[in-house]
Amino acid sequence: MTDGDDQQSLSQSIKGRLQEGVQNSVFRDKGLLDPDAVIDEDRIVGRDEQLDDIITYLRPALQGNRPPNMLLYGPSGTGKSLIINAVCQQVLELANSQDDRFGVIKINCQTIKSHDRAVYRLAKNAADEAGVDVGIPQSGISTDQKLNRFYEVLSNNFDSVIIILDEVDLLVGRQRDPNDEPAYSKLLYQLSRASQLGRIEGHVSVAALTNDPRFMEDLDGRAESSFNPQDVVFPDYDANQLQAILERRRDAYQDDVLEDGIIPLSSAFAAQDHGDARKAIDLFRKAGEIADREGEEIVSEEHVRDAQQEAERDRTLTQMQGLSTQKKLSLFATAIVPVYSQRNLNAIPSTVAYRVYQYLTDLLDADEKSRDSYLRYMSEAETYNFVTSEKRGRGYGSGVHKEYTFVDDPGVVAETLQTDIRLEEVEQEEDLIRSVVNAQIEDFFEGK
Ligand SMILES: Nc1ncnc2c1ncn2[C@@H]1O[C@H](COP(=O)(O)OP(=O)(O)OP(=O)(O)O)[C@@H](O)[C@H]1O
Repeated sequence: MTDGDDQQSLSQSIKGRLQEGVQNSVFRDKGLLDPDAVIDEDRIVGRDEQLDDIITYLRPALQGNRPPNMLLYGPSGTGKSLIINAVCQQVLELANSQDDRFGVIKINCQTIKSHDRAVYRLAKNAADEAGVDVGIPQSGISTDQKLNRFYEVLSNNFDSVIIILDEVDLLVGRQRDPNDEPAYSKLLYQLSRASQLGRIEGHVSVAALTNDPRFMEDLDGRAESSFNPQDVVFPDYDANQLQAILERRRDAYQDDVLEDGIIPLSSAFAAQDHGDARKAIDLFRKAGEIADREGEEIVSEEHVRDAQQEAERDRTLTQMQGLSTQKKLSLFATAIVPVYSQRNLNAIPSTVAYRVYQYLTDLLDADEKSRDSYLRYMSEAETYNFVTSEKRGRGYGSGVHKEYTFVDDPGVVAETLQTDIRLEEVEQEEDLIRSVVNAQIEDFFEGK
């Protein structure tokens, strides 16, 4: 065989293996479960009230009038973007059919650092939407010049425009002084005033999206009165609504690959976490990805549980990145108590956890901090929502102690921390640590 033949057979084999994966996938149309998927109207479940309100508010755009400004608020994953986008899309199609120049200009404020950047992004998106050149540089000119160009693009190209500011409360800008007006306040004032003062020829209205129910309270007085929005509230979904949302995307999967419990279980997990549809969809997709990865033909409840654990692990990891080694060690010592305990132990006495912590510092040759420091670290862990605590008066020693309960699975927390470099060697001593933990628990409960 020549080198060329070798090469060819390798390519064939790679191709074959790639295709095998595709052919055997449990998914039929995974794109439907993409977090940013644009879905058909018939896949939207409920939200009739919000749809009705937004349709009523946007109708004037098709009748030559200015729609009101809107404030859409509710926790994440409750359909704010979905519903405003769906209605805007329909307005766009109807406006096109009657030769009205309607535009939707959208920015997500999460990644925008300053008021100036937000204005540039608006001008750029408006120019892209109109199919014209933005005509200004990103830096080197004043924000006012950018704002003027933005107004010019709108005036020249649109009869009516909706400006969607997603995650508006995150556009705080560079506040040098805490009393400085946040960037979103300034922007909302400018946009609403420009429209009222006729600085833009067509009709402009702003839809601001936020998770913060107190957003309006943080607005500067003049911004509040000129923005003056119609509120549309998006409450949490309950488990039944989440189930219905997933049911309408069941065809993301092949026929007969989903065990019965998959949709209810994914919904139940997401409902525990304030009823976030994004979370339900993520779990529903991740379960299938795990099944694919394991080469299984059926998605089982176990895959959903694994997906939930993976999601917890990701969240825990992100949150833990900022902790110092001592804090990680305190949290680890606390988490392994229920993991290694022979008793069914949900609430972890601080006395036991601190002794385990002391043992670990010795084992790892790390600094041993005082009991007070340990308690302080754990209070911080509480503010990060890793644990909750309660004061108790039982047990040996000084009487009153605290009991910690982990918000997520302590096994996941311990595992995540253990992979942290400094804790690796703990693995080699697992049996020893397990016996120390149980000895401390027995001491505690037998009041020695
Ligand atoms: N009522 C619903 N019917 C069908 N799918 C929904 C519904 N509500 C939300 N979703 C889906 O859930 C995901 C999150 O929704 P969306 O982005 O609209 O939430 P949001 O409220 O804007 O969240 P955030 O505040 O985090 O931006 C999207 O994939 C969306 O398609």
